[in-house]
Amino acid sequence: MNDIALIGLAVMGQNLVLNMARNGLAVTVYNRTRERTEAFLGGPAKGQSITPAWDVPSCVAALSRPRKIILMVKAGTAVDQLLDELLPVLEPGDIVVDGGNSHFEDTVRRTRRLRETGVFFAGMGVSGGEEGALLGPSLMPGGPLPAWEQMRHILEKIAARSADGDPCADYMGADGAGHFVKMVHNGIEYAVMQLIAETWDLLRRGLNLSPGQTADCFAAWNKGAASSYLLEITANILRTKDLSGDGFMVDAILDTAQGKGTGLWTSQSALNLGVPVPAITAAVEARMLSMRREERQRYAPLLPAADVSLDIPAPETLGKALFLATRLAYLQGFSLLMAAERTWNWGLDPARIARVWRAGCIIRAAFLDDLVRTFAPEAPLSFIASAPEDLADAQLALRRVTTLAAAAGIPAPGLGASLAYYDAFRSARLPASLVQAQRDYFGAHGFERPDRPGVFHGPWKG
Ligand SMILES: NC(=O)C1=CN([C@@H]2O[C@H](COP(=O)(O)OP(=O)(O)OC[C@H]3O[C@@H](n4cnc5c(N)ncnc54)[C@H](OP(=O)(O)O)[C@@H]3O)[C@@H](O)[C@H]2O)C=CC1
Ligand SMILES: O=C(CO)[C@H](O)[C@H](O)COP(=O)(O)O
Repeated sequence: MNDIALIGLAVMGQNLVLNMARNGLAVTVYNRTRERTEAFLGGPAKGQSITPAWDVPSCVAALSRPRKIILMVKAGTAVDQLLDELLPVLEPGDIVVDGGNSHFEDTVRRTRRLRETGVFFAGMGVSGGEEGALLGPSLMPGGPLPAWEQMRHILEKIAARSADGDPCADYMGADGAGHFVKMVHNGIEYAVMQLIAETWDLLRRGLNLSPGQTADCFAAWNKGAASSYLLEITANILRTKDLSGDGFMVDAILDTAQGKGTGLWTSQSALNLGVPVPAITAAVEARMLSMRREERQRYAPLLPAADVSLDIPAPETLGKALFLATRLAYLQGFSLLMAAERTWNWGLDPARIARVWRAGCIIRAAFLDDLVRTFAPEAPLSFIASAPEDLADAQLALRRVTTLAAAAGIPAPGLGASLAYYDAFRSARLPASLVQAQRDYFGAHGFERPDRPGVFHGPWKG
């Protein structure tokens, strides 16, 4: 009898299976399209303790009890279809883990559906891409606690390890917690990728640096507290030559950034919960604008340009601005996680989440160690304000960069949104008083006063 089954042998599934086999687990694999299983067995899986199944019932029959099955399939109806096939052959106590990027509301629905059958359903965030899945991903399981208790020894074995040796796999909380955490992870991922892309644009278009010089900047910034996986891969990407031409790979790629939905869901959830995540939303919208390539091409020569030419700040200033904006993006993500906890009481714990993000995942970054120590749910901004001297310098850098980007006509929506977020928190008084007055003027909505309790109306029309 095998220890575990994995269903869905695309990039993530195959690599997770190889990871499990390397860690001594006997794995049964199944994929809807038979050819994919055959190619896997004849290729990367050759000679490993991996057994194929050619339909769902025989996949389940190959497992010891309680049966443990991980789904790594396309998010959406594929998960429901597989559950329809699995449920007739599963027994109470068996565990189905959905490791795909499912929407957390689907996970809540599926968890409820399976609760009635006695089969445990656990939504689990998986991050790390192809390499992470193979060598050690970051794992964010949620759902019923008994499922985590049964799966823990396996998940900890295959997960990445932080520098201090902790496995980057931990229980995130009940119901949809695992997939909510992964969704916010991806929202932060969107924001940081966009911030990096904008900074690259300023280096390239603003400072006229060569691709190699821009790579050197990202490599130089990828040091100490500011170091991160996304900075590391950016430097590598920018150095990569286009094998089919003379130039660099990045210049041979169409400038339209696609997405599979998790960034958009993060913004939508944040709006629903009333939490501002402007850097994440700016990143989602920047991808949308990038997709309107035809219009951009058409209007580029027609729309008037900036009439001032100010010098773009030196790379050192850009690096400081990028680091502050990056930390503000994480802060927005953690604020959203805390709002979700206040709403659903899943048991989300910011320190535990930051701990599983320290290695294996796409948004791993050195400052997460600091975040684990300093993040206080009741005072989230203290994480940003924990080093006031650095902050004084960094906010000036972000201010200079966004001002000069605007003056030069180079769009920097993520950097700008991050600065506005920061400035909103340092504004003891915002112009919202005028918005309240307007609401009261046209709709008699009332307003409060700082000097006395109660709800008031203006004498607007008198
Ligand atoms: N790629 C990445 O970097 C990451 C992906 N994820 C998530 O992990 C999951 C797997 O991702 P990835 O490996 O990229 O693969 P894909 O998202 O491209 O999904 C392909 C897999 O889903 C299966 N599938 C699709 N529809 C059905 C269906 N109706 N019934 C049964 N199986 C179906 C496919 O089977 P078939 O061969 O028959 O078509 C194939 O095995 C996704 O949810 C993804 O969002 C999570 C983290 C990172
Ligand atoms: O989950 C992931 C990384 O963490 C996947 O790579 C996901 O597909 C990334 O999102 P998108 O495709 O929308 O850019």
